[in-house]
Amino acid sequence: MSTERVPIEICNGVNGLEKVVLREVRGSSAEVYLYGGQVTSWKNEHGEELLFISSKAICKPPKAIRGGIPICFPQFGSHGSLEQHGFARNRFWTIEAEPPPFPTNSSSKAFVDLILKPSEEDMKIWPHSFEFRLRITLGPGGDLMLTSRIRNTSTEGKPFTFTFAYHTYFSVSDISEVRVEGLETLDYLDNLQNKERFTEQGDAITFEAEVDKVYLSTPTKIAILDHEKKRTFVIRKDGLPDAVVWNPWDKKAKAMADFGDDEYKHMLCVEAAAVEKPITLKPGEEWRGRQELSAVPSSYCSGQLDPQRVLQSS
Ligand SMILES: O=P(O)(O)OC[C@H]1O[C@@H](O)[C@H](O)[C@@H](O)[C@@H]1O
Repeated sequence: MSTERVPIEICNGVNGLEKVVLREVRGSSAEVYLYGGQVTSWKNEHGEELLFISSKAICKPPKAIRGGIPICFPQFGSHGSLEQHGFARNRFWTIEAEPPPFPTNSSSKAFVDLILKPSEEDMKIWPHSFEFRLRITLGPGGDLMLTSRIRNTSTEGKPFTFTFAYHTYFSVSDISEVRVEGLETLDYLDNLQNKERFTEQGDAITFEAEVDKVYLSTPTKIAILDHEKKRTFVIRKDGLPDAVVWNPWDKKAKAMADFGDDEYKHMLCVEAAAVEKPITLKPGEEWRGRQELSAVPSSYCSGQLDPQRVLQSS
């Protein structure tokens, strides 16, 4: 099979910020801003947007773009002394034409390699030498894969420690019709209750209020079922033991300047992450963390298992 890649398409996005557009022959596409190394769009072959991006997003440094897939590094949330979610999401990344090779089982030709290295200013707030390589690939079936490789390039023998998340904002039809599977019965840290540890009760995770939880040591596959859209997102992850689930709900939505008052109804963040056990890299060591997203039509739709409805429609 030919591995000849599709030439990278670069154009100007909002406020003249450069973005890379990836396209697959069957019609799916993705957009990646160099600002933040952030995926801001992922469309299926029918041209339907699968990620949420706020209509009020401020695409202007130093504000991180509200939506898509911000990269949280070297700190997730407020788990440390850096700014919330670290600085990778509001730095300018560059395209790397020839990154060091790494094994991949994808036959995709639509991908881009980005790299982030600390500036002198970054070294003042986080005094560690690193190279962060991010490959974003659009698979032949429209799947979106993100692979991060973070290397400690210290020449002074200094290790460093970080936490991480792919802060993915999924677009959903109506949050109250959404169910998450794969996190039932797990332990989680509740960000709304001083990061205290609890155990999830009940069958499936549904939404009727603000949620901000870090589920610990989750399975590698998590599903988001959108009954109204009859769509299921499947998240597969590797190297990222935790999963953050976040929806700000109405009160917090109103308090955010870059988020519409009602937009919480149409988004859900499920974030492949490494939070509870920070990752330590010695000089010369490299860490990999991978997230693969697919969107498939769901056979199960709301009411299907409701005998009353089945009777009415037969
Ligand atoms: O507003 P920010 O910095 O993008 O963060 C959004 C949310 O991101 C989530 O991942 C956190 O768990 C929440 O606590 C946080 O509010």
